[in-house]
Amino acid sequence: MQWTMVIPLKPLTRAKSRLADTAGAGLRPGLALAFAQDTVAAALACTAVGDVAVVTDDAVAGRELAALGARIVPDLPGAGLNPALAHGAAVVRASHPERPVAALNADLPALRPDELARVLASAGEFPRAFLADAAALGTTLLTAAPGRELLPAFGPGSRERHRASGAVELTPAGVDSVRQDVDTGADLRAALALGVGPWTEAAAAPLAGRAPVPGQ
Ligand SMILES: Nc1nc2c(ncn2[C@@H]2O[C@H](COP(=O)(O)OP(=O)(O)OP(=O)(O)O)[C@@H](O)[C@H]2O)c(=O)[nH]1
Ligand SMILES: C=C(OP(=O)(O)O)C(=O)O
Repeated sequence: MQWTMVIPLKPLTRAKSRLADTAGAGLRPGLALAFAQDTVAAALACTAVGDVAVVTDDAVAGRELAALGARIVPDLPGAGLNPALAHGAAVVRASHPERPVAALNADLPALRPDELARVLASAGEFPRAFLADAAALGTTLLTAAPGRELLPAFGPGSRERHRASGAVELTPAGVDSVRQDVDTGADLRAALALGVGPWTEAAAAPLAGRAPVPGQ
C-alpha cells in the first residue's frame, strides 16, 4: 500500500513561535525550514510512501521542499491549519484517489522512515486513525483510507478531538521519532537526543552550549 502524505507548513517567519526563548527571530525561520526538510526527506525515503505534498504559501520553503521531491500545494490564505489540510487532501486525491492519505506535521526533525512505515502499516487497518504526540496531548499523524474524509482537528489538545471523532488511536511500540514534534526548547532537546536529520543538525548547531542571543 502506497500512501499520500500531506504536510502543512505555515510561513517560516511566523513558524515555531514557542521556540522564542530557545532561538531568536533570526534563527527560528531557518530552524522551522530545517525541521520541514528533515520531515519531508524522511517521508520521501519511507517505503510505504508514494508521494508527499506540502501545503504552504512560503516561497522559500516551497522551493527547498520541491527540490527534495515534494509537490507544493498553495495554502488557502488565512484559513488556518485544518482547512489547509482538508484542502491539501482534496488536491492530492484528485491525482491519486486510490491511495490512503496521511496528514503529518512538518516539525518532526528526528523522523525515521522505518518507524513511519510501521505507523502507516498499522493505520492501514482502519478507516481513520491517528498517532498521539510525545506529550500525549496532541497529534502528529492522522490518516484516512481511500474514500474516507480526513476530518482534521489538529491544534492544542487534538488527541482527544481525534479520538472523539471516531479515529482509532494507534499504539505501536518504538515509534518515538514519529511522535517527537518540536514546539519548545525541551522538545528540541528531546529530538536532538533521538537523533535529528542533517538539516536540523546544521540549523541547531549555533544553539549548542550557549544561551539564546536576543534578536538572532
Ligand atoms: N499550511 C499551513 N500549515 C500550518 C498552519 N498553521 C500551522 N501549520 C503547520 O501545522 C503544523 C503544526 O503546527 P504547530 O506545531 O502549532 O507549529 P507552529 O504553528 O509553527 O508553532 P507555534 O508558532 O509555536 O504554534 C506545523 O507543521 C505548522 O507549520 C496554516 O495556517 N497553514
Ligand atoms: C498541531 C498540534 O499541536 P501543537 O501545536 O501543540 O504541535 C496538534 O497536536 O494537533
